[in-house]
Amino acid sequence: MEAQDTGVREREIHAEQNHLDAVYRRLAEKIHDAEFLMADAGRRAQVGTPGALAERDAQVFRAGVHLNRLNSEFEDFLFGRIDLLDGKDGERGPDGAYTSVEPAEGAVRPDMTADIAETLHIGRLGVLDADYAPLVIDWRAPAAAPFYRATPVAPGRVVRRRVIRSRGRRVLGVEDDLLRPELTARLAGAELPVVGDGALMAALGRARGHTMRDIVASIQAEQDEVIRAPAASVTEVEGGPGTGKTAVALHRAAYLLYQDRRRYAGGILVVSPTPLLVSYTEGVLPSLGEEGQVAIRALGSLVDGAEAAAYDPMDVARIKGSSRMAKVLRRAARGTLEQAGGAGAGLRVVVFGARVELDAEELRAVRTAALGGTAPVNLLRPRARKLLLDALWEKAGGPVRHPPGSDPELAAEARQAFDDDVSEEDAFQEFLAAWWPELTPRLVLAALRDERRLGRWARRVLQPREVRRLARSLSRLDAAGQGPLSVHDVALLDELQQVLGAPARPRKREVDPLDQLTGLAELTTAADRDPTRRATRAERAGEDRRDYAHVIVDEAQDLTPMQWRMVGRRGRQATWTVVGDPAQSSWSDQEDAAEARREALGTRPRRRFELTVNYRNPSEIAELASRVLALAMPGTQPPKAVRSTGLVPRFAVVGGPADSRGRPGGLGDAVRREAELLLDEVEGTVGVVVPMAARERAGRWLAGLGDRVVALGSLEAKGLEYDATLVVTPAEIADESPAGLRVLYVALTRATQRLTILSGERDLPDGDGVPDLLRE
Ligand SMILES: Nc1ncnc2c1ncn2[C@@H]1O[C@H](COP(=O)(O)OP(=O)(O)OP(=O)(O)O)[C@@H](O)[C@H]1O
Repeated sequence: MEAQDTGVREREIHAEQNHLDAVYRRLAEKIHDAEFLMADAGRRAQVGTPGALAERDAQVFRAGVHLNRLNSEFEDFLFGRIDLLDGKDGERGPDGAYTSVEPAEGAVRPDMTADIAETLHIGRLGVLDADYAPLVIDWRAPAAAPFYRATPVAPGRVVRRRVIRSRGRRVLGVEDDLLRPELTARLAGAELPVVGDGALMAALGRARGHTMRDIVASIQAEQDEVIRAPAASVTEVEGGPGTGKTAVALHRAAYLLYQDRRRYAGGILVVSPTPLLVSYTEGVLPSLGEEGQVAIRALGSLVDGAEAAAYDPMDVARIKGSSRMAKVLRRAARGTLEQAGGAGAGLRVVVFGARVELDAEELRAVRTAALGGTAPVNLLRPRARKLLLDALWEKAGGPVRHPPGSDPELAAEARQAFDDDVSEEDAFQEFLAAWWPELTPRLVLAALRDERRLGRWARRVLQPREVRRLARSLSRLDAAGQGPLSVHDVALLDELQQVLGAPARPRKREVDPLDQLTGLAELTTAADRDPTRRATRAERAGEDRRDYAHVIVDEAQDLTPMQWRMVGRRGRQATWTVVGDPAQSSWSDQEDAAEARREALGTRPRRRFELTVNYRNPSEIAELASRVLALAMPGTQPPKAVRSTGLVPRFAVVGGPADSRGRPGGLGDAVRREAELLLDEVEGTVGVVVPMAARERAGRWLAGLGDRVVALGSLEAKGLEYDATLVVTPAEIADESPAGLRVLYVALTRATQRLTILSGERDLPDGDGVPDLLRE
């Protein structure tokens, strides 16, 4: 029986290999065509007329896009197949997918036999044969939707769904799901064979590396609905840890680009909480065939020229993230201007040989008048200049010499001559530059270091204790605002940029007019495709850009109100996808954040989705984590884990074996020992999650253990996953902030295979080493 099974499997692999060979033959032809187009374009360039040049550029563009797509080395280029009954074209769903296609009448005979009428292969890109018949259907095409959506309960026309596993050009295996097991289906006269099961399980059990993999071959129905949801408004997705929210968000970016490339040439911004999650996820998109238009940015890198990865202590973060800061910053911007030099000595100019002066008091009045209204202060400079000239004109007796009723033309001429004369004077220009300097966000941020001044600007908004903490935190910056920024400082800079209205800066890179015509950003060089340079590409895609066509927010539950304001500014005209899990929120002032989120997303209609299955954690780990969930968010339902490994989490306690001098081991020794054990047990990565306060030390404890092991502060673990996780001193993680239990829940849900909990004294471990917080 087994030998027979093997025979069927071999035959089926062989059949898929034949198909894949045909696909590669066709791809080779297309690469050849594209290369020919490129060469031909080169020849056209020599003709040199404007028409020929424009045509050449367009041709190079098209050929370049083609070559770029085709040349990319895709592991498992082809990954799926569906065998369908004859059917009528049903209605398309709102997302363009044929979900409701049913078999045609008579497709299933009364004796429950049926013939396969159509076979579709699904891959990362669509490939047509020379007669325009599809050899491979792009996974994002409507026709591919049944591959993801069909279930035994609602199979539609799908009889068999096959996942094809290949490497390079070789098919390695096939796994089938039979969706209509009640039928005896025939394909070309022979009974439809079914091989194995569990493509999803195989994918989930694989060792994790340092970058995320795509899930195109095994997207599940509830995920597919999110990926293909129409982008007309705001798509909100909630789901517990490991339900694929990040994966789904990234695949959605690829889907939207496919579906409406022109519209999203305006750019898709993916906002990620940490740089670690950015580097974990940014490899996923190119392997889906998308390049260029998607910028994945961490919250600390959303503002050009600011790059922050450091975290403030929680109490400082709460101040900086609070929406109350918007008011403080508005006052600070104006206040900083008022502090600006120049006014003390007054303004003295010589006009037409006579001295005209404005004293400090008069200047203050001019400044107050100029600052009336809400316009950004940097943009008020021309107005301030005009008001200064008015005041000087008055002081010089201009209105007396040209009273109302006198010759208006003569008066205007005199005034113009006066203004020109004053404006040309060095003394006036120097005064204006010092008295109404162009403020930069960093300069104003630095002004907040002065506790007394900050106290004034924050009156009745922040408490004195908060003022002290904030001023002290910013004392890391110098007077020009240079110095190390924290992640939360970046949102303050962005707010200030808005309040100040930074005048338009020259663009760093001139846009080629053809870029705008064709969206040439797609065309990448070999250097761009080099994975080691992806970060640069992602940065470049977001460079100088403040308004995107679509904004995807990952881990949305963690954005502070100030961060929502910052992100909101980047998608004023955009459609949105917002994914998150309230149970994993490390932000404690949820009401404030919810309000800011509502404001950022505006009144656009919302579509809500929920993801319910945990694909990351085995049930043994998920069950343990759910005990903390019950404490953190009583009543919240954890997602269902789809697999179990039989490996129960391990509980260890600090104070293990004595060292060579007989001293009991400390925390560092215990961490190292447990990390080593996990490294032996798994093939892939080990994440060691420690309280933020131990973050620096943890790196030293693990020194020399190799790059499979990573030390993480509890707040940095967000969104990441490892084959094995060591969670160090859970009680301390839980006590670090008001949201500490939720942060601990995040830490406990990172492992795909093994989990060790290391308890210290504060954890009150029982005889089995189980800490207080994790006991049933
Ligand atoms: N349909 C699927 N097929 C195979 N693997 C999947 C599928 N869906 C999710 N996964 C895998 O499950 C893991 C968790 O996915 P992901 O990180 O997107 O979850 P998440 O909801 O963002 O989790 P968290 O809230 O903890 O950040 C990833 O390894 C992902 O590749």
